Amino acid sequence: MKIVIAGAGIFGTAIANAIKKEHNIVLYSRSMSIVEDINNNRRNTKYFPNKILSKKISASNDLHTFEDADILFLCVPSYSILSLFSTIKISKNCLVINGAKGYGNEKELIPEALSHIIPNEIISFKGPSFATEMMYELPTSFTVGTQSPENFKTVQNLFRKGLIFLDHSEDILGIELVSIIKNIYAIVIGIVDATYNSANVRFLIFTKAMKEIKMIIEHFGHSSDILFNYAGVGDFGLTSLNDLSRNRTLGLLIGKGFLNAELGNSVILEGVRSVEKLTSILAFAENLKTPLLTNLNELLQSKISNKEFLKLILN
Ligand SMILES: NC(=O)C1=CN([C@@H]2O[C@H](COP(=O)(O)OP(=O)(O)OC[C@H]3O[C@@H](n4cnc5c(N)ncnc54)[C@H](OP(=O)(O)O)[C@@H]3O)[C@@H](O)[C@H]2O)C=CC1
Ligand SMILES: O=C(CO)COP(=O)(O)O
Repeated sequence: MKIVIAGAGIFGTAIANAIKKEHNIVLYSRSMSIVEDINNNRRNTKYFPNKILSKKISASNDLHTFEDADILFLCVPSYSILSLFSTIKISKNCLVINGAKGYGNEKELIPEALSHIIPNEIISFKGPSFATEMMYELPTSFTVGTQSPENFKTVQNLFRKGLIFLDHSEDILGIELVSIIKNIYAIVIGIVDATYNSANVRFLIFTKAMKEIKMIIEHFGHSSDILFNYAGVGDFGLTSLNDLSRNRTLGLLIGKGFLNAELGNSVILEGVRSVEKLTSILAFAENLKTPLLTNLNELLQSKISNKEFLKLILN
């Protein structure tokens, strides 16, 4: 079985490390220096300077490597997935497993956006899963979103020799959506924590955030039961309450007054882009009040100050 992982960043490398025991894995990277580092030195120095990688993990920057993949993990930022698929071909039997947490295009989730290009079911794979902790082989959980019990079994088999625990949902789009929304509200909690550093205020806003998340999920026709999958409360809690999260850290920086900090084109932009997109998708949704989301969007566009933002979300 050929397993290809698109993206040799922290998540792609951690996934490769988690399934290496039984399988050979090809990590696709657009950067030749990373490919050479992995193949020649058994290291991915840019992302894990202190880790030696297994011989079972090789790297490639050849776009043809996708063509005979049986399993393809998507571990590149969400906004790069469509352009990646415009340059590669995959088999119609290839199992595509999406780990990216963001929209596929302006309005559509990644499985929706990819459905215009490929017929394959896109399996959603989202967890409360800091890649750095996975790399140090700490027990980690994921939700597998698939409508096919067979595909769920295949994913279970991939991870059966490690410390990865899986639950299952048939609601692929719901799991995709919740993985986007949790990043947005993690930014909000970061801002609140940077300002107040108070357990009372944190969980006042955390509770409001949970209510908004539930309303948004239901607005799009999903059952809020998915919040009790690992990808739900688990990933929202992990991302919003732990400083390892880039989205929470962005919120902390904003709260400390660094809103104009240079973000470059990094994966951190994923959460910010999601705020803009979800706000515009919901712009005409009547009877749906999402003050945390809409005021965060105003704040990110510098239309209101931190002080005004906090006043508005506390009310
Ligand atoms: N970090 C985590 O704990 C988790 C992350 N995720 C999700 O996984 C995705 C990747 O995140 P993560 O690994 O953390 O991010 P990183 O920034 O560590 O890695 C991103 C990887 O994607 C590559 N990449 C970036 N832009 C492009 C592009 N335009 N075309 C092709 N390749 C590109 C990078 O290549 P290069 O090195 O050349 O820049 C790098 O290999 C995100 O959607 C994230 O939300 C999911 C679960 C956990
Ligand atoms: O999604 C993540 C872990 O589940 C990582 O979150 P950040 O992108 O905020 O670091």
